Amino acid sequence: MLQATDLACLKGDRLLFRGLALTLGPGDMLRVAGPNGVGKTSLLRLLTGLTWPEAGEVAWHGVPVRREREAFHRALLYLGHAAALNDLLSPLENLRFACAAAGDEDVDEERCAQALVRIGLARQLDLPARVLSQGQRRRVGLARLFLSAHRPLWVLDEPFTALDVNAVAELATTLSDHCAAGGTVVLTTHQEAPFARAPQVLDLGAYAC
Ligand SMILES: Nc1ncnc2c1ncn2[C@@H]1O[C@H](COP(=O)(O)OP(=O)(O)OP(=O)(O)O)[C@@H](O)[C@H]1O
Repeated sequence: MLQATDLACLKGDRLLFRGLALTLGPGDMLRVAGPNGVGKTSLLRLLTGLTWPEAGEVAWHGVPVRREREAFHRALLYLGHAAALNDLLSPLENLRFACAAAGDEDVDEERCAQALVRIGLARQLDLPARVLSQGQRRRVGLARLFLSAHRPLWVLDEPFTALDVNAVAELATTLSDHCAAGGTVVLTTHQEAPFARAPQVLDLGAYAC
């Protein structure tokens, strides 16, 4: 269970939001909504323990993330809004590197290749990432979803950006399936997606300072 209590977020000298609380359990999907610049990415980074709040606390199964950060990160998949690829490496090399960096050493080349094929990159496996389209770059990162069923909490910043209609539908299904299997998803998006069940919505504007 992911719990946030009385969160406040400071960026530079500006308090973006305060008094934010949420509780998410197995099967829950939360969409963080709000206009550009309201603080959605900043909130996701607080929820993942990549940054710390000005006030309040984030806890995973009742344990403050500050206290058990490594255990929390083993339970977490975070995909930021930028694809964060090394342009000199292939999608396969990028994915293997990302899995190894996240501690998924048991994910071998074959599983990475299968994930990339499943996400529609069969013909791009060995191309340098610099020649990929924006949608293909996004897919390389999203391939990690197929290798992360063991991580209950998925936090995804604008995962639908640059995807075509079919890919949006497939991604919505993948996220819905993760929740149906007892996982938890937090995401931001400015577009509608065909989820099996409508996600809960957190309007960050309501907490803006
Ligand atoms: N290091 C920083 N110093 C000052 N301001 C910052 C800093 N980092 C972010 N900001 C500001 O914080 C605000 C929130 O940024 P954030 O990226 O969280 O917004 P967002 O809701 O995700 O926006 P978008 O919908 O455009 O992705 C923005 O106004 C941004 O300019």
